Amino acid sequence: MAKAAVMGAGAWGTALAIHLARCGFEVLLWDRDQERAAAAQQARENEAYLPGVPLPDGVTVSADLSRVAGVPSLVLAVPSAALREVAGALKPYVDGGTWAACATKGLEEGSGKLMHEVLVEVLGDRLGGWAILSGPSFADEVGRGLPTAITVAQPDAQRAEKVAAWFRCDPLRVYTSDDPVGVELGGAVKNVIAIAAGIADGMGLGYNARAALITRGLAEMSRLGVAMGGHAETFAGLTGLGDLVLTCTGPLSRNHQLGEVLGQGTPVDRVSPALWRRAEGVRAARALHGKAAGLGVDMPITEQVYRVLCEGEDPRRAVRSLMQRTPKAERPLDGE
Ligand SMILES: NC(=O)c1ccc[n+]([C@@H]2O[C@H](COP(=O)([O-])OP(=O)(O)OC[C@H]3O[C@@H](n4cnc5c(N)ncnc54)[C@H](O)[C@@H]3O)[C@@H](O)[C@H]2O)c1
Ligand SMILES: O=P(O)(O)OC[C@H](O)CO
Repeated sequence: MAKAAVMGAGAWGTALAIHLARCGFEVLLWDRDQERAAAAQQARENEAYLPGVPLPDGVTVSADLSRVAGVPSLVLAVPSAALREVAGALKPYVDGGTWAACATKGLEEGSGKLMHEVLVEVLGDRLGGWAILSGPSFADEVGRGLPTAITVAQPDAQRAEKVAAWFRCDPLRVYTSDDPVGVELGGAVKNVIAIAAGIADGMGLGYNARAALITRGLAEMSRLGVAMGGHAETFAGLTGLGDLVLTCTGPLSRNHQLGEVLGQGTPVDRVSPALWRRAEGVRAARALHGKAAGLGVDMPITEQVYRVLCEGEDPRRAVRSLMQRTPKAERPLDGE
């Protein structure tokens, strides 16, 4: 039986482990926490992160990193803040026979690097190959076996196909892309726009405002993505528009949930630490703030989310600032 290891036993890692077991893999699900790993292994359920979804027989949960040695298919599903550390810890256990799929959505704070750039920097010379996995996919729905379409991205089509094939069984439909920059950037920016949409919903601003945020969010995502070398058309796909629609409208989104409590008037320092930690958009807003400024790209929604999260801006003033910007012609994919 083919073997796979999933690094990170949060909601997404657990759902992907369950899915890979469905596809016929014998899966090691690595949790950094020994006690939690033992509890999930015993209960056959990850009660902490994906409650109510049973772990199939093909999944073993363990905190023993050395068990990754010799496993050819690796999936990284830790938060963006942990990717460099976890990739570094994997060094002794991977070799040219190991291929890695990175399912983390975000940018590295400080460096502003994309996740595949971090992965390649830390493990690139050891791995046989890598790819990015992204798209509109709530862990709970994938875990429960609901139909989902995702994208696996790698500049080389054959390599993308090799990794995509791991995940190709019901209920996932897996597309490939040769644009990892565009695919990843979409997954990072949508988290920030989902916070904005949550804020608008929390303030009761209505469906018109939400549609405007999705559309103008797509415009700023595309502007930055193209400036970083991504392909404009990628942002109209699953990992751009698709994931924006999901997270800006779906109450399961942690980023949307965070925005909603802020929009309802909860001050930033009163937000539940778990929600703050689990919303990748917080780290992405900080990273994108610097990145957009460095590249001279205008990202007004991202900028206002950054101000609300990091500078204590009142969401009502943030909305006013966006509405009072100088009127201009609408050029959705490359203009203002
Ligand atoms: N949850 C989803 O629906 C979903 C879907 C697609 C992509 N993603 C992305 O997957 C990534 C993980 O999200 P999640 O939802 O699984 O998060 P989560 O909050 O549910 O779980 C995070 C997991 O990472 C572990 N972790 C945290 N810091 C760590 C460290 N330093 N070393 C090792 N492990 C560490 C935690 O113990 C936990 O098991 C994020 O980038 C997220 O955007 C999530
Ligand atoms: O819960 P969120 O906001 O992290 O979103 C989860 C996934 O990224 C949706 O595709």
